[in-house]
Amino acid sequence: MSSTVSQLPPGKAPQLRVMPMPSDANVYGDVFGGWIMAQVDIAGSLPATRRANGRVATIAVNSFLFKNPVFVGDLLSFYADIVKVGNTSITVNVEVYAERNRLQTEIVKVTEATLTYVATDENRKPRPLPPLDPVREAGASPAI
Ligand SMILES: CC(=O)SCCNC(=O)CCNC(=O)[C@H](O)C(C)(C)COP(=O)(O)OP(=O)(O)OC[C@H]1O[C@@H](n2cnc3c(N)ncnc32)[C@H](O)[C@@H]1OP(=O)(O)O
Repeated sequence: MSSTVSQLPPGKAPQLRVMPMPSDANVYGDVFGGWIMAQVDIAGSLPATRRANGRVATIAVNSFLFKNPVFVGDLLSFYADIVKVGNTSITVNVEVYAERNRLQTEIVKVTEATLTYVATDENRKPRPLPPLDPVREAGASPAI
């Protein structure tokens, strides 16, 4: 199945947009997977931190698929959605799209991952999640 799409996910705001630089490339000149993983972890932590209303730590990378390569100069958009909430944990799905050759509007889904974060207290121990606060959740995801 082709990973090329006609537009970025409609009606959703990316958590993060970033353009990899030559210093983010591997020895072959494409973007280093570890750099992408770091950005995915940051993007996923944003809705998790909001839901936890405070500090979180990444406990697990449940899945990670590098479906297409990322090139220096791609404009990457990271979409992150909470898919599961437990007592202390929040699981987030992150999808990454690359806008290549931006004048030609070629958009490719490059990466998909699922990560689990745990809300932690000041002693770095798990902390029960607070009740869902619709105002906080809505305020951080502006309508587009
Ligand atoms: C800010 C950063 O991201 S730093 C990046 C690196 N991450 C870290 O350094 C974190 C290191 N890990 C830790 O400090 C600890 O493991 C903690 C504080 C995150 C969790 O403490 P633990 O005692 O291991 O957690 P505990 O066993 O109580 O489980 C906590 C939650 O994680 C879930 N969990 C545990 N293992 C897994 C796993 N392999 N996959 C998914 N979820 C898991 C549990 O089900 C539980 O969720 P729930 O409360 O919603 O039911």
